[in-house]
Amino acid sequence: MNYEIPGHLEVKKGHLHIGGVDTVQLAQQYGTPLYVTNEDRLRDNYRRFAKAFKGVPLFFAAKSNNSLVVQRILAQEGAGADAFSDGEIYLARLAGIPAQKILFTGNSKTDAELAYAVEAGVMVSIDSHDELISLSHIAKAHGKTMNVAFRVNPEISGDTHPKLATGLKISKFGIPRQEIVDTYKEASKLPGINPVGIHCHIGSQILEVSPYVETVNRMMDLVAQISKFVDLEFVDIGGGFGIPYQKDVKAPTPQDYAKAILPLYRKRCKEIGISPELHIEPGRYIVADTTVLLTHVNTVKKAYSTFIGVDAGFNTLIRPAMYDSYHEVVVANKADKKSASTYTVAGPICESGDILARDRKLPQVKKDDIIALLDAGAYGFCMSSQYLARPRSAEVLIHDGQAELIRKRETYDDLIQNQLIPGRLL
Ligand SMILES: Cc1ncc(COP(=O)(O)O)c(C=O)c1O
Ligand SMILES: N[C@@H](CCCC[NH3+])C(=O)O
Repeated sequence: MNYEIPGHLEVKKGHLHIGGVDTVQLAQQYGTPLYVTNEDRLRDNYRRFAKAFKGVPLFFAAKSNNSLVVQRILAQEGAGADAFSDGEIYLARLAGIPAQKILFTGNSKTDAELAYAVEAGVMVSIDSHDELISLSHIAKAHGKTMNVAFRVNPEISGDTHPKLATGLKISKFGIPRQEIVDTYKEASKLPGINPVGIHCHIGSQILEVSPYVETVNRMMDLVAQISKFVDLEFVDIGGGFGIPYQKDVKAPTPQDYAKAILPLYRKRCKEIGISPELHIEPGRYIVADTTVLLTHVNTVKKAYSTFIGVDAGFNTLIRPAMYDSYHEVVVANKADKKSASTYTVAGPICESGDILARDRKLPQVKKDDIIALLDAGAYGFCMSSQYLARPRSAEVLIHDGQAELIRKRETYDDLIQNQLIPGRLL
């Protein structure tokens, strides 16, 4: 295996280890499929990012991993949160992230969600004119004034999967940039609304710095106009910082992003004569490589391809099926063995699209081997489902060479927990 990161992923005695713990033993002890997260790597990732962007508040994109424990650790590190729903606000606060460090960023928010945000005292990034009017009414009714930003559609395309681009002209997110100045003018006269920020997010898994340079420039052009009548306290340019899922892919480091963004941002602020804080919202970069997904080999079958049938499918990790995403595959109990054949890793879901990895060169794989899918910490468990009546997997956390269960494996009870049978059918 050539993905060793000392102290994080290593091969010892032929087995893949994470945070010093043998993944094969973890699979035996906790069963599979199993998400395994290394706390040290999580803290390192956060610190590396925070150091590169020194002084810039990080709003962790909670959608990428809403495990309470992960968010608790990030809260200890000083993170705020980008929460996209009332549920994400609830979890972030429960994890100890203070309300004033949470930005509620959802599009198509319900009035009930807005009322929840008002009661919680979080900041809101407003995504539409209708939302502005609703929030004004709701805040006024609660006798509160809300600190808000507006999400702008900056019309910028990063080079990413079309489903991951969020700042294109055709995108559903944000207010068209041509309307944004008038929106601030209107907002500054509305009761219950205190415009303090401006927000955008151009997309996810972006592996270049140039789209961020374009974003800063485009946002600051708007900021220059808005600052004539509103005192902006922050400019939030979102997240989207990519990671190298394939190790030969070149990915910018946090320093590369910071070097491209920070001096430009400061220069543009100076020209305008203002000094709002810069905010960023990394998700994937912080959590993706902290976690491996362990899955058990049920069958190896020679057909058109040689299919490895495993117990995790797109119910467990949807990224390959949904975005053709690449996750590195390691045979955890043969991690020191040379590649022997080409295999396709298939899940146990009744759909042809349920393929986790296609045409990979691996050591000879046999029934009962353990496969590890790397970089599964972002948009992994949080996008999993009970499709095909398969209970969701368990999660463990590695710290100090020890494993702790942080999410119990679901059981049949979880499949029926909220189902009700009318008495006449009993
Ligand atoms: C508003 C907002 N901020 C931040 C992010 C985080 O993105 P990523 O996980 O790619 O850093 C997202 C998701 O794309 C988002 O919708
Ligand atoms: N779910 C996507 C990222 C979406 C980011 C949210 N807008 C992924 O797995 O890569």
